[in-house]
Amino acid sequence: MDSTTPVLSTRAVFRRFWPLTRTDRRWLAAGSLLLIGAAACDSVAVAMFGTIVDSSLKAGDLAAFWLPAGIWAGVAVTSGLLVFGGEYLVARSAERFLLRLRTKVFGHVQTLTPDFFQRRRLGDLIARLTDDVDTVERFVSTGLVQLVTALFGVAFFAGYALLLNWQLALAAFVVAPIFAVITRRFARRVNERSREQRALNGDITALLEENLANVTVVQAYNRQETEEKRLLTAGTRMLRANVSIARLGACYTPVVQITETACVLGVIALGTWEVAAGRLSLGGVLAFAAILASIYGPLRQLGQLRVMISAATTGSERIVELLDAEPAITDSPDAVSMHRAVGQLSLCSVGFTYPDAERPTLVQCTVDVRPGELVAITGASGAGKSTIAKLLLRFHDPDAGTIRLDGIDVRRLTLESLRRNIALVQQETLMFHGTIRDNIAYGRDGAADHDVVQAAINADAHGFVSELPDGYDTVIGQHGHGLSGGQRQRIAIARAMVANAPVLVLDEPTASLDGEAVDRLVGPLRRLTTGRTTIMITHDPRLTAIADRVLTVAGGHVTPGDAPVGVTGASGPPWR
Ligand SMILES: Nc1ncnc2c1ncn2[C@@H]1O[C@H](COP(=O)(O)OP(=O)(O)OP(=O)(O)O)[C@@H](O)[C@H]1O
Repeated sequence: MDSTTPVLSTRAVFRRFWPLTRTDRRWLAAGSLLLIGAAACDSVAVAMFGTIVDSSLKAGDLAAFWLPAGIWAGVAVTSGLLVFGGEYLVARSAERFLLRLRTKVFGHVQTLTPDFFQRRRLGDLIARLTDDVDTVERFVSTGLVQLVTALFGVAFFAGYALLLNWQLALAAFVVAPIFAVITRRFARRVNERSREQRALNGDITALLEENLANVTVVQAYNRQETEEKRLLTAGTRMLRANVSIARLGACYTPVVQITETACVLGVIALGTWEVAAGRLSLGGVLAFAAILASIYGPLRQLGQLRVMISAATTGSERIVELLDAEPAITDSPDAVSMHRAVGQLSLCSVGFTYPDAERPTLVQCTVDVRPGELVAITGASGAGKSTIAKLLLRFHDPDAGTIRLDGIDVRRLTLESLRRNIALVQQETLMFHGTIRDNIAYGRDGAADHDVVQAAINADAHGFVSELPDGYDTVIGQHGHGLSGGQRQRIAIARAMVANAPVLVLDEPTASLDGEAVDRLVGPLRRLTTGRTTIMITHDPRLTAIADRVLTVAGGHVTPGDAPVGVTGASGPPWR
């Protein structure tokens, strides 16, 4: 994914994300106005300083001090209030933008099929949703406001400098193009390093995610040191990229300061000449010096902003790439929502080849399942059984033939209504961090407590759940910590019962369980499948025994009968 990361211009990134600021634009504008007001107050303060020098200090006249001093104090307080209001509004808008952006990216990611995630490292996707989203926020809202206020700051002070003495002002402005050239050079180099840094950040998050998810394998095979070395290698590359960026930053500041000092000295020399020629007062030259200090600040800020934006663009590119990933399956424009299916399921001459595969997985598969019928599907490993399940749920669409639910092509149904009508129980029981109650209730939005308990009773889970100290409120981790494989599977069955879908797809629900655990699952599975159309992928004779019909997948075809199941493993089925 990284090798193909597009290089986007600042303008393109900005155009892409600016629409997301829509509801906050007036607050951003209000915040910017307040900050611009604060910059205006600061230039009035500098003017008052010049007035005090000329009319009070130089003349030794205390009476002339009070008015400009009062104005100065007044504008200082006003400026403070404006800065408070402005920064608050900008920060609030920026955070709201960040929330909206993250929700948008996450919402989009959720539309992508499971295949998308299987081909990518989860950690890298997480880094894009967290750190890279932050860089876009820095770029679009904060960056923009800083740009506006720095520009106005420069404009106010420049205007006042021109009023005071235009020759001196023009001399002072020579620094601006020099700053621009220096900044451009630095920004380009920071951009290159930042691109590498963002990619490495994704790598490190992915490495950590993989390691923590596979901690059992790591420890069982004594690979802790290898893992540490992998992290150290990636960390060292990250360190080099970070140090390189820090070195550029550390170099930028003194280069700018030296340029600034040279300009200030030049301007003071010119100012002294102007005072000597009687064209400028002492107060004027002192005010000018104060202006220079104030004008170079925003000018330097503009330069730093250019460098910061350059770095942020690289994070934005990674978000744009994610947003540009097209969902493989979407609702067709004329999709209809199915209320509750009766459960008539049919595959008619279905053919399917995985996008990167050389050979088809399914060829001309035809299956008819009556409402309420339990059909077991067996076949060798790699024969294509799970592929049938994926096609039923529309994680992929067939290349040939049609799949119908109650006689309607599933491609004509909304994805939401199709998946609401089909409940899935997989081999690996996926849990969320939360209570057992939450995990069972996940099957249906708004499931009530009594639904959860009833489902648990039917799934033969109520007994062991009630014996836990916290019962249904027991918190289980993402991997169902504290529960046995069989118990986790019974929770998954309870979840499918809560879903109360008319169609069930069970993909090897007992594959990872021992004989006794499978025996305990037969009863709950019977109760779950009663009255529901069920496709049960299994190798287990104890499960095929409860099926109304057994089909076998072989050579890409589905044929009736319980053929002997061999694990073809590396060799694959004979037609491959
Ligand atoms: N996302 C994918 N991209 C490419 N090929 C895939 C993909 N998923 C599965 N396959 C291939 O398609 C074939 C069928 O896979 P499938 O998972 O349907 O087999 P299965 O019969 O369920 O096997 P098992 O019993 O081992 O789970 C296999 O050869 C597999 O390598």
